Formats: sequence, structure tokens, C-alpha cells
Amino acid sequence: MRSVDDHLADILLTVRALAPLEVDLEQALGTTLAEEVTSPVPLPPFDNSAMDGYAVRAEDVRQPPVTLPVLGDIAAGDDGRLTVGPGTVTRIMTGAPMPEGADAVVPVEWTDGGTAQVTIDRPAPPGNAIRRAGEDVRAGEVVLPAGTLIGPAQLGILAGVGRRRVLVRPRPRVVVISTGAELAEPGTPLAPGQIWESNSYTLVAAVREAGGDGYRAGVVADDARLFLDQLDAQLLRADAVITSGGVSMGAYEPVKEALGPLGTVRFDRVAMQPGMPQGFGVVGEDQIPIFALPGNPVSSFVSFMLFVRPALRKMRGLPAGPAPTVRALTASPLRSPQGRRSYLRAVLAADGTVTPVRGQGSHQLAALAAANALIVISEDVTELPEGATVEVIPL
Ligand SMILES: Nc1nc2c(c(=O)[nH]1)N[C@H]1C(S)=C(S)[C@@H](COP(=O)(O)OP(=O)(O)OC[C@H]3O[C@@H](n4cnc5c(N)ncnc54)[C@H](O)[C@@H]3O)O[C@H]1N2
Ligand code: MOO
Ligand SMILES: [Mg+2]
Repeated sequence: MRSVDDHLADILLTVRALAPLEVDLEQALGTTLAEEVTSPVPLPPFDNSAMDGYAVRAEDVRQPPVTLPVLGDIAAGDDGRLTVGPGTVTRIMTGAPMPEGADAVVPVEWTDGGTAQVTIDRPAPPGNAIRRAGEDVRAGEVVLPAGTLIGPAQLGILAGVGRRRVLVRPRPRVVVISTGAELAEPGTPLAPGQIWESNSYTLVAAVREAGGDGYRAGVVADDARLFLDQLDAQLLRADAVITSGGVSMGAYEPVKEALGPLGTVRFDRVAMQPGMPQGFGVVGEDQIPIFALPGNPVSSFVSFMLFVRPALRKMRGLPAGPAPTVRALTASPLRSPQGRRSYLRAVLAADGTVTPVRGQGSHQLAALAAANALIVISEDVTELPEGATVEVIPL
């Protein structure tokens, strides 16, 4: 059997970061910057008021109370053409440009709020409540380096430096094909021998959470020819393909039968529980990575977390490696098969203890849905006492 680490290493050697693409800001969430972004102007672009109040000369308000004439109003968006001469003030609003001659802002709370003239009760030192040009970003300064993952705040600063389009590594487009003659679409009645198809829903959602765009390509019955036709049709829009089912030792294993002879996809037994049968390789002229995951619902999900998620990170141009873990203490004794690394579905509590959920079979999807973590137990460990320290993959 092949180790989990060797299988992942092979996958990460094969998959490549997607080519950069220019996208509109509205398509950039969850993508990775493929250029260094600088600001063409200082931010703020001009000195402006941090408060609603009065733009003053600090020396005029040094000995309050003082009553001074108000020359006019400066609102945010005004061009700030008023000039404050000795013994005069303007009203000014937050974000409005500072007028010539003024060197401080008195918040309205320190005044009687007058409009023709104003009485100021407190002194304001020079620079009070003024936001200086360039104090957030200098002109030409790098605001985001290449390789930055674009989240809400990063989108904000891209817009804030005036960008409309940006060069990114896009979200990988991942097609999910389920196989199995027993699979019925949710929402349709079950015929004898059938179950409702669930893996494609799990996997498309997992792709989305992992920063890709997942597409369901429906269900293919257990027929290698039909499977290859569907795969061909889907490759056009795919940066990667995930299949579920049809990779084990049975008589009807369409994925293995179809992909095995190509010579570019290898099928292995990986020393893990669940998820032992695994296929990985490339297909089509463009050498699109394909993950042939086992059909058991828990097996396909765990395989996704261990192998596909890191691969998607690499495709996105992000650092990629094994699923991150945290440490926890076992709340009960645990058992694990010899020679396979196991991933027990479990509940990780706020106190740092972790308890396996009831139902550790690879088909027990309800138990997976009740879990929020996977306890990792290494190949050579078969038993652990209560209170042992274990590595846990949060879900
Ligand atoms: N003789 C052996 N039999 C099996 C072995 C083995 O080593 N020797 N391995 C077992 C293990 S472990 C796994 S995992 C499964 C993998 O099976 P396949 O990848 O071939 O998947 P299928 O046979 O198509 O289905 C397995 C199981 O999962 C259900 N399934 C499949 N697809 C879906 C879906 N989209 N939604 C919901 N459920 C799905 C399917 O009905 C089967 O019950 O093989 C074992 N057998
Ligand atoms: O390896 Mo299979 O995934 O146990 O069910
Ligand atoms: Mg099978």
C-alpha cells in the first residue's frame, strides 16, 4: 500500500498554479493576486477633516471661549476653495478637504454649533482632527504583494487605490462526476435498490469552500464508455475533475476501467481509513488533473480534505501542504487499524477534548454530518488511552 504522504506528494508535484487572468473586481473574491499592486496616488489624496466641526487656525482658539465668524461650509466632496484668514473659521464635515490657512479642526461638540458665528469652548492644538495626505499609503507604495489571497478587505484596498481590473490566479473550475447505477437524484422517488445521490453535493460544496467553482456534471451509470463521453464533454470547462465511485475491486468499476488503460491515471490502495482506493492522474490534451475518489460518502469527503483541497491551493497559487491540524486530548479510549492512518469523525469541544462520533463506517454520512473534526491516528498506533494527545483536522 502507498502512504498518504506519498500520494499527496505525487499530486502536488503534478498540479500547477493556474495561469494569471485579468478579472473585474467583482470576480476577484477568493482569487490570488498575480501582480504587485501599488497606489497611483497618496491615500488620503489630500489633508481632510476627521470630524464634523470647524476648520480653524489653532492660534485663534488658544484662549477659549472665543466667538468667530463662520465663512461658509465645506462638505465632503467640495473642492475646499475657501481660505481661512486670521480670526475666521469655516464649518467642515468629516472627509472634507481642509481649507487653506486652517491648521486644526474643532469638533462641533466643543462649540455652540453656530452657523453665522460660532463660540468655541476648548482649544485645539495644531493638526487636531486632521487626516494627512499619504498617512495610509504613499504614492507608489505597494499595498498588496503578488500572492495575496483576495478577501473582503483586500478587495476594498484594490478599489481604494482606484483599480477596476486586476491580474489574478482564478478560482479553479472543478467538475464533479458521480458514477453508480444505484444513484437517484434527490427530489425523485427511490426505485428498489436505489439510494439518493449525495457525493456530488458534498464535493461541489467542498470545492466552493476551498476557493474553487464546483459544477455538478450529474450521474453516470456504471458504464466506462458513457463515463468517458461525459468526461470528454466536461473537460472543456474544467481546470480539474473529481469523480466519485467506481475505483475499487468490483465487477462494475467504470472509472477504473475507463481511466486505467489511458496510462496517465494511476490507481492505488492508499494506507488510510477511510478512503483506501484512490486514483489520480491527468487526462486530455491539456493534462487536466483528475481525482478519482472512492464512492463511499465519507471516503470521498475525507479524500477531498486530504488530497484535493491542498491541490486546489496549489492551483490557486497559494502555499500547499498536508491538511492543517490542531492538538486535542482524547475524551475516551480509541482504536485504529494497524497499517492504515485513520481519520476518525469526531467532535472537537471548546475545552480542547475530542470525542469520536458514533458510526465510523465509510457509508455513515449522518455521523460525518455530526462531526466537526477528524482525529488523525498514525499507521502504527492501534490503541490510545483516554487523555492522549492527538492531532485533529478541524472541518
Ligand atoms: N472486495 C473489495 N471490496 C471493496 C474494497 C476492497 O478493497 N475490496 N474496498 C472498499 C472500500 S474501502 C471502498 S471506499 C469502496 C470504494 O468503492 P468504489 O469507489 O468502487 O465506489 P462504488 O462501488 O461505486 O460505491 C461504493 C459505495 O458508495 C456508494 N456511493 C457511490 N457513489 C455515491 C454517491 N454519489 N452518492 C452516495 N453514495 C454513493 C455506493 O452506493 C456504494 O455503497 O469499495 C469497498 N469495496
Ligand atoms: O477505504 Mo473505504 O474508504 O474504508 O470505505
Ligand atoms: Mg465499487
